[in-house]
Amino acid sequence: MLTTKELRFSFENKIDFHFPDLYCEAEDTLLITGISGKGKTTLLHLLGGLLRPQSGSVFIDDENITTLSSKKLDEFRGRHIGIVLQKSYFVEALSVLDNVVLASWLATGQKAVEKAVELLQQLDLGEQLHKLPSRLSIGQQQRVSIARALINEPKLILADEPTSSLDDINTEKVAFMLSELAKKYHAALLIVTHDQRLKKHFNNQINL
Ligand SMILES: Nc1ncnc2c1ncn2[C@@H]1O[C@H](COP(=O)(O)OP(=O)(O)OP(=O)(O)O)[C@@H](O)[C@H]1O
Repeated sequence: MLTTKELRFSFENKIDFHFPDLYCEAEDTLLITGISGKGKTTLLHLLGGLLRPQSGSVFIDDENITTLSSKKLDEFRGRHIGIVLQKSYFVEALSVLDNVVLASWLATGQKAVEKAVELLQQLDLGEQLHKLPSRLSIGQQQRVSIARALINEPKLILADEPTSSLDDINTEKVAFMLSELAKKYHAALLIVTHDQRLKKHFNNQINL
């Protein structure tokens, strides 16, 4: 499903990252750990096509996303990659529900309202649908970004520190929900984190 080979990246030729080759099957989870500054977020951005590598490949099924034009890459990302970033960027004037629906409309031209409601309910946000995101707690906002990342049933889910600001109980919940939803949608799930609490949940781990 996800396969990378010989991935290299450098910021203005200052720091040279040479990442280990990765492999993650559909319905599996791969945990990428490493101390601060090791390049976890950089790697996640390369896998999501938000950055382009200096060399190497990122295959999602049979598509090497590093060779796609910017336009094709944007389309591919919108349709097949769900990204939960460290900070949630919402359209502040839109409700929680409309933020999630917007992601479906941008990717497919269809408004997947029923599915958005179902996902948000699954993530314990049924009472929050019509609120503005800014009215939600950080933990609730993180769950809204998970719903938004999953609305298009992506092949690959990328999550950057999804539990960094959560207490132990919510960390357990989010870890469980992410892996259950990845299984439900037959997606590969890749989490980058320095949160030691996640290590006991996932067998496949790579330390940068
Ligand atoms: N846009 C940028 N320009 C130049 N250097 C950058 C840029 N973004 C990140 N870096 C540097 O690249 C290195 C890796 O950053 P990255 O955010 O990928 O690390 P990380 O492992 O995710 O860290 P953390 O756990 O603290 O989030 C750091 O030294 C950082 O300062």
